Amino acid sequence: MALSGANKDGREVRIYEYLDELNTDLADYIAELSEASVKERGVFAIALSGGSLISLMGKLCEAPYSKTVDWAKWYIFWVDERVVAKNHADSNYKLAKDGLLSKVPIVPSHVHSINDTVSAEKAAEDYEFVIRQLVRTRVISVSDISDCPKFDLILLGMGPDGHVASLFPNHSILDEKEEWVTFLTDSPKPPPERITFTLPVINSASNVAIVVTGSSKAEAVHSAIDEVGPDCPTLPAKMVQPTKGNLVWFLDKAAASKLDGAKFSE
Ligand SMILES: O=C(O)[C@H](O)[C@@H](O)[C@H](O)[C@H](O)COP(=O)(O)O
Repeated sequence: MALSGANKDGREVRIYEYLDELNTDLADYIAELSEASVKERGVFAIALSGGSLISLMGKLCEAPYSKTVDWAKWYIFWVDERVVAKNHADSNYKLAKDGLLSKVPIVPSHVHSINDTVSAEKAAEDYEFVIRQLVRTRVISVSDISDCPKFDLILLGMGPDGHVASLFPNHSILDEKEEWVTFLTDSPKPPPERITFTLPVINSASNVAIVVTGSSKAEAVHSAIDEVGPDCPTLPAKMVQPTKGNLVWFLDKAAASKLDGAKFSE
């Protein structure tokens, strides 16, 4: 049985006793957003992260989703990517290709991976250029508040330190307001060279989901969801606050174990 609740900021928090329930509900959530977006805009622009997220999305490769989702309308992006070759074990593209994209009928030209032959700085620049082109052709919509791209769905994991995408605690790129895609060469989590969407882009999305499992994340989940006020640590996950879009946290019981339980009702 899933527990679900919306806190005062309108964020929705879903907690699952069993991983299988989380996986099924995540697949339902993605499939529903895909259907709504294809109906409204004719396409679905989705940005993926690395980590355990891809295996948690695994149900999408199975029936009924494998048959009912309009895969031909999907355009795939990466919220963050390690600057390594596409066939490298550290590549988020490879992770998604092996675990998801090769198992469903996605159109290869709709898969927008980074340029893996250049520096992190140039890869970020090239990726932003690609996104700008696709905003121009309306494959990705545009925010009516900022000039930022408005992805239909951005999927994030979270590290035990509260990082999301390649936005790490106390890193200067948390303050980036101009660029859509930026780079770092000093990631505290290896590999050091990465590119990442900036917070303004993440917060311009129509929908953002943060999918977190395991007790090692419980403290950061508590801090990101429950703690407010000037003395609270400024975790990147807490800075994910879509301006007009929806935010849903998908948590297993262990990740949710330090939450203020009173906020949830069955
Ligand atoms: O680039 C990375 O280092 C990972 O993609 C990372 O950002 C990941 O998304 C989180 O650390 C959560 O990962 P897990 O869900 O595997 O713990």
